[in-house]
Amino acid sequence: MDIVYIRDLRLDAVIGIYDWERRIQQQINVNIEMGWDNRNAAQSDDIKDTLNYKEAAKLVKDLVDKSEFQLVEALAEHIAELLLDKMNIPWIKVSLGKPMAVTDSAEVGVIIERTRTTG
Ligand SMILES: Nc1nc2c(c(=O)[nH]1)N=C([C@H](O)[C@@H](O)CO)CN2
Repeated sequence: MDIVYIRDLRLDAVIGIYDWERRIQQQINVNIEMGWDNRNAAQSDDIKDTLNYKEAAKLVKDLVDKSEFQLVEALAEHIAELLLDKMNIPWIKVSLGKPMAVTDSAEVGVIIERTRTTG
């Protein structure tokens, strides 16, 4: 299985468990790896055979813009579900980090891996 990836997608989101976090937007960093067979696209040199990372990034940004989850776990899960469904991919790894959340750390967050169960 090949991988199409999006690295360091920096977005602003309402996310967190504390009152002050509910009142602001804070930066999140999203990294995504998506399973795809790239051989057809390599052969045809045609965007229609790709897993289009620009489309995937737009889906993620639109979801994050509308979201107001408390936990990074919840947002990561929804990103994974959305892309598995809309991009017709068999496997995804989503890492979601909050760079401002814990003093003296570069970033905290979660990494999840999911596979499509239906279709
Ligand atoms: N496993 C998690 N731990 C924590 C989360 C989270 O979403 N998942 N969130 C917080 C707070 O919102 C924190 O980011 C604010 O500094 C704490 N722990």
